[in-house]
Amino acid sequence: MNAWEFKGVTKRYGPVTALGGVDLDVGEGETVALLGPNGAGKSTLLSIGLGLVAPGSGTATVRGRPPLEALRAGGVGVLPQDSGLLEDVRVGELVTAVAGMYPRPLPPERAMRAAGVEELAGRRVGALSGGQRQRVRFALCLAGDPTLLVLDEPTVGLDVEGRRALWQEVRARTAAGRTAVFATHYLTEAEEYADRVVLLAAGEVVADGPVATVKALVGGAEVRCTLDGADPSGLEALPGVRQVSVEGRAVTLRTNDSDATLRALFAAYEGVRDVRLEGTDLESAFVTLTGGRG
Ligand SMILES: Nc1ncnc2c1ncn2[C@@H]1O[C@H](COP(=O)(O)OP(=O)(O)OP(=O)(O)O)[C@@H](O)[C@H]1O
Repeated sequence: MNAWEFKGVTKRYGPVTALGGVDLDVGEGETVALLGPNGAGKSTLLSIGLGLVAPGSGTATVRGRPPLEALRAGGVGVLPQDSGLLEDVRVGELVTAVAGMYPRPLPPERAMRAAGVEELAGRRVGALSGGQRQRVRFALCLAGDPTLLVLDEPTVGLDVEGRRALWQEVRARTAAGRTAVFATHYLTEAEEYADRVVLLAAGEVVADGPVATVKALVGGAEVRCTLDGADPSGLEALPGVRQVSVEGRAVTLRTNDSDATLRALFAAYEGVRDVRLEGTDLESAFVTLTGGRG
């Protein structure tokens, strides 16, 4: 049974199609990064998957159950974007109270230690900094000892140590067979921590697979060089070349066969200089596959 499942999920807000029919299966133990430009539909998809927003059509389930049921049972831990917190309580009281709402919670000290807020236990929530609040939200997300972690841009506002602690905890949980899905704009986080990336653009899944597969979708490598009076059509005719961009003297060639492209480039253009070869990174894949769509 899948940890999280979306079938034909759509959502419209007036004239805006936030989701145009999303099918997505997240298996137990997977770490999935949800990527996409602003407005692509990431938060909407997560909210529907948590039962917090009703879909226009389609269904979302957590281990085969309605999401809200799983949420109440402590099976899902959520770190939302910009959620409010009770201000007039102490951190330790808040984490203890929330843990007490779940049937099989983590000991509150354990949740606070994992989120790096143990030393803040006696502080009033209202007096915390933005990053400290985010750490408290993470402690609350862990409180029910969830099997599915849903994190919406989890590291926004966190310092280096906060990010390290968060990812360490997420890794420890997924290594123990639990599941994590996170939305992020930091492609390096996707590359480093996810074993699968799902790329959304304009409410549709435009790529889904391991990081290496998504990179491969946009081709092998980029050759960058400087060339006076470059002619795009001549460059396009070079072997392996799939895409050419010329900005003044700066030339970028996207190629499936960098060896053949380089040999032909040197043979055909005497004045070519500053030649650099770069592997496709997730950022290039992102730009190509989303095509600037929001
Ligand atoms: N409550 C709402 N009312 C009206 N429109 C909404 C609402 N929530 C989302 N939308 C619209 O739906 C689309 C998808 O928004 P969503 O917040 O899911 O995108 P996102 O990928 O999470 O964006 P970001 O990266 O900026 O957080 C956007 O066009 C947004 O303006």
